[in-house]
Amino acid sequence: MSSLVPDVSPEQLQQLKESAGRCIDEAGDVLSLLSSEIWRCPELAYQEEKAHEALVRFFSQQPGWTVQGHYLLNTAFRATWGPMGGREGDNVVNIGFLCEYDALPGIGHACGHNLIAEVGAAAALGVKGALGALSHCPVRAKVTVLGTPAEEDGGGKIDLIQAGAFEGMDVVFMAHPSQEDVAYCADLAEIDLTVKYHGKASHAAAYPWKGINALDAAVLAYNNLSVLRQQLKPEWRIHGIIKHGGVKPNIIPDYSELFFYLRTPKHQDLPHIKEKAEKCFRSAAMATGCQVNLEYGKNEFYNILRNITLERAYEENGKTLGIEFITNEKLQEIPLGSTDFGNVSFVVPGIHTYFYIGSNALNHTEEYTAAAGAEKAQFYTLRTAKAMAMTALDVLFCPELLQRVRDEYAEAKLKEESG
Ligand SMILES: NCCCC[C@H](NC(=O)CCCN)C(=O)O
Repeated sequence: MSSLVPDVSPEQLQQLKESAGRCIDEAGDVLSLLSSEIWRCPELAYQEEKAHEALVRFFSQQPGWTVQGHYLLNTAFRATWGPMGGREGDNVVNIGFLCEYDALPGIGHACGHNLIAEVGAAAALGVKGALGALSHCPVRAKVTVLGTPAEEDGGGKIDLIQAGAFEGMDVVFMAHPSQEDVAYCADLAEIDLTVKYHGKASHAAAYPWKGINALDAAVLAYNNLSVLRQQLKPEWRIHGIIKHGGVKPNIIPDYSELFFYLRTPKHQDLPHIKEKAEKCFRSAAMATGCQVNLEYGKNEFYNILRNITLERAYEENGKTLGIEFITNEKLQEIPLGSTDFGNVSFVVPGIHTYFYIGSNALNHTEEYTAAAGAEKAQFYTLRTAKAMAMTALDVLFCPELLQRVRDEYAEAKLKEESG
């Protein structure tokens, strides 16, 4: 164990961790109600008004929190407690917990973001409850809960980074529902791409030769990308849909639209996959005589800048709660998708862990939606929150640990950004 702040023994820190766990258990019912309220009303990215209202109400009803609704974004919020404790002139250590709460079209909370909101809120209550019960908190601590909308589409965390929401935070935590407990997975950098082809309508039977077929362009592009895949590195991803392909069989389509995600292990590789994909889209336009417009999403999602120091501390705490982590580095290198937490990890040291919720269903399926709303998920969600709260207390009471987290972050960021 790293050396602790003066006048705090390892036993006292352990007692604080147990106190945080009790506070989380005591709030179990209201946390479950919060989660199910969000789960019952799935809302899409940037439209999470009911979830925003539920979370703002939740923290407004908890003593000691300063709550800001519509914080920098219409459906973002911030709830802060502190700074409290310490001695005059002590540096504040600001711990951030992130809540996601956007759902997916047609299948609701199939990624369990209602549980992400719950686990973040629970961990924050645990840390605040443990520190608030002290007659004098020996560290100058602050807890910040940040409601970060639109992870599935657009990247609300990126908007919040640009608006300064993460300034002053020392370490951030969040946890994402999955099929197993793991402290890190190699989430991919990602960019959205919308492609629009414009052709010329004509009667498809009477005089098709007078038309310029935008659906042909879409199909050619889709096939170009399908053969390109063989030449992509195994972790790279290009996948998408044809959103519009025509209106009637007897009208040569004069418009088609495709929506694609391009993904690479590192943010620095995105330009390369974009270049390859663009050739596939533009050549289809050339072959059919269509005009083509390529529109990239407003935010590029970054890969996660991992912090092994923080991951290990989290794993140590989780194991005391019975969490069995997948620690095989190989398993942790399996790409799982993308998250705007990646962008956060390049401005604040943090961890985006994954946790089992009592089901082997796969994310983005109707089965996972059911699992995320099931009572069975509560035990695992609160257990994860306790592990996060315990790790936050380690960071607060072990200056040496916090320094190692900061040193690793600075070194990893320098290495990543220097290519
Ligand atoms: N710009 C679109 C981003 C899609 C993000 C989406 N995220 C998830 O499914 C959560 C994965 C957490 N690692 C994705 O398709 O990856």
